[in-house]
Amino acid sequence: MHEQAISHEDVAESDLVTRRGTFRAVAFRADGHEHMAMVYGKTRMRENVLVRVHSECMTGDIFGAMRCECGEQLDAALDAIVREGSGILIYLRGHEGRGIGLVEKVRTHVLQDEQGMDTLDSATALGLPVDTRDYGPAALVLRHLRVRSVRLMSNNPDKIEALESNGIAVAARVPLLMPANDHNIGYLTAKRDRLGHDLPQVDVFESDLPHAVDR
Ligand SMILES: Nc1nc2c(ncn2[C@@H]2O[C@H](COP(=O)(O)OP(=O)(O)OP(=O)(O)O)[C@@H](O)[C@H]2O)c(=O)[nH]1
Repeated sequence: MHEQAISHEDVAESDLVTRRGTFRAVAFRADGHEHMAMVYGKTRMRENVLVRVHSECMTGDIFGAMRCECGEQLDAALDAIVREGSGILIYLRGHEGRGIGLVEKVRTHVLQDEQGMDTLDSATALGLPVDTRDYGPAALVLRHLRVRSVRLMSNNPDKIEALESNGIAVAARVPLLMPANDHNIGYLTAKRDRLGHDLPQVDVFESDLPHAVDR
């Protein structure tokens, strides 16, 4: 039986005006972390709600690091939700570095930069697990928000399985593909070839894309 509700003491919500528009910011505690669901438009009791379950990545999300595509995915997901007129972005803490934390993630960067290791081998070389993320808090807040089914923006088939095993109906997967560049190509290739992410565009470089045309 899946936990049905977040207790009153562990949740608070307010309107939050952002550069993209006004969201309902639902902050909640689960699994020892404080997370956020950013809700846009009407999603309650709806089917096929456009949802992004985003794993915390301080380097990419806040500082715009180019070695991963996390920050670009965060922006693209929020843009897609606003374009659609409704949807939810769930920002999960405790997921930093696929669960190993910020300090260890930065240690893996050293091995990647100096020894050419990928994100998996650099974690394993440090005696760390490759992925310990738990998606239970995302399922919990989706139930709290009374969402009936989701269209999940992700390229990671394991994420769909994890949500479904936590009792969330995933009606469809929506690809969230970012163009490759010299900095993130190793990261994206490892996701495609070793983690089984659906990333057909890894060979498409940003520099190959046509430039935006004036309207
Ligand atoms: N261990 C490790 N984790 C990293 C590194 N760079 C980014 N991450 C973390 O990777 C996580 C994102 O996971 P990904 O495997 O990129 O993507 P995903 O969330 O599983 O799949 P999508 O839904 O398609 O984005 C974030 O928590 C980042 O902090 C790195 O160099 N090493």
